Amino acid sequence: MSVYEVNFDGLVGPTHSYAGLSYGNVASARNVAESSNPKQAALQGLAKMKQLHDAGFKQGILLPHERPYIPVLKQLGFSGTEASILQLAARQAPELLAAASSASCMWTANAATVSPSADTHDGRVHFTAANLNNKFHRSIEHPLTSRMLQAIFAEETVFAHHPALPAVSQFGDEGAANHTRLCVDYGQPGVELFVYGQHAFNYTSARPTRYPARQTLEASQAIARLHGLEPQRTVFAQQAPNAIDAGVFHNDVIAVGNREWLFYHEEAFLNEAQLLQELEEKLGLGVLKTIRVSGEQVPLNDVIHSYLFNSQLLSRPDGSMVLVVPLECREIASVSVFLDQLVGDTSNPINELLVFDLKQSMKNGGGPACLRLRVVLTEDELAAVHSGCLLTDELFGLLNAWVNKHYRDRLSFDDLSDPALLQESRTALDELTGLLNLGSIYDFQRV
Ligand SMILES: NCCC[C@H](NC(=O)CCC(=O)O)C(=O)O
Repeated sequence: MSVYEVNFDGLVGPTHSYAGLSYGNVASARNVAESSNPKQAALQGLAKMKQLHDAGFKQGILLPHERPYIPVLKQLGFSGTEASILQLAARQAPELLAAASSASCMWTANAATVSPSADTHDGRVHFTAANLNNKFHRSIEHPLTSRMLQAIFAEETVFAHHPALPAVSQFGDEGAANHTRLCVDYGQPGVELFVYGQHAFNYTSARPTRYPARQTLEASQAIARLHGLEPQRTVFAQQAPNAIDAGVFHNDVIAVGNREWLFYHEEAFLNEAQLLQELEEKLGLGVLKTIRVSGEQVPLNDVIHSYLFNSQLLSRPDGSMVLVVPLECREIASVSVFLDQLVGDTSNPINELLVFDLKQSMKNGGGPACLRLRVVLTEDELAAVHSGCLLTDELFGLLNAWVNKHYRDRLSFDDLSDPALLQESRTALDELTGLLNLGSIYDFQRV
């Protein structure tokens, strides 16, 4: 039976903004308070989905969340009409209004960790929604993410869903951004690699000193247990604390894997040699292939500003691979030179580069890989997915028109307290669930 990697991209929401909410994510800090263009952001994301769909890759969609999220502002003590809640929050706690308004769910690599059925004990595809506990604005995503995943992957005989882990820093979980699967073929059992930033319950272990380590070993281990993964095919590796302190807040900013290939920077892992040895042992002799980039080829700082490794490494049926990178990779000399060499080098399967303008997302620290959740599915499992969330030419046309109709092309902090923005967003999302035939998943649709 054919088995596919389906990429579910997050549709950018109508409140996409630059609020500087992610300490440790240098792009988020650098662009704070700039005005954003939600319409352009959503269209850029859709253009990537469409081009990959046209190139023959399977493409799915996850929906934006309801923002500004009034229930969380109420939970924090703001009361009155929705208009007065927005106004009070803007005046008394602008950082809370900004957090409650963030469109950060667009980075669906952080929505959940997904284990394909070939790897799990019960032969189902397992999903654990990420608690995103390290950042308040992201910690409010998982309830709707869970609901959405359950609506899209509803068939219990083939899909299993686990709620987010306990909401404390010791179980900080950032989802698939710190998870890679290596395998010979998507349909065969693979080795799942979990990369963590700190060992939370071991207070003397290595950890970053400047920026937070968002993912813990304890969280990754819990997910491996929940998904019923075989210890003999599971690897836990620590991210280099220095990389986190330089701004590599998720492992997918410095490494990406696909099939038997691991493409990574030499400064990515704390114990690189040990990791490679374990991967080799668990994958079977001679299976693992690596593309290791040195600091001499591409300095860490250029890695972080180009998002070279936040690329999508996609397999074609003939075994060759395409690397999907953001435009910034062409704007930084060391990276651009490296990429030309990489694509010209016949000792690796990458023979095409697709370059996308994702600047609206990149300015918040989200590249091509951040924008997608990989779900490996057999043909039967794919047939059980809610078809409304799978991209078609027709749906692309509808979504483009929907964005053009509902989204603003300029948004700044002052707009977030405008009750009209809340109404516009709800109108748009209500129409979207209709377009995707998904039923009522939002709080505002359920009251
Ligand atoms: N995988 C990419 C995630 C990027 C995301 N940025 C943000 O949430 C920035 C939002 C802001 O600053 O307005 C994050 O850091 O988790």
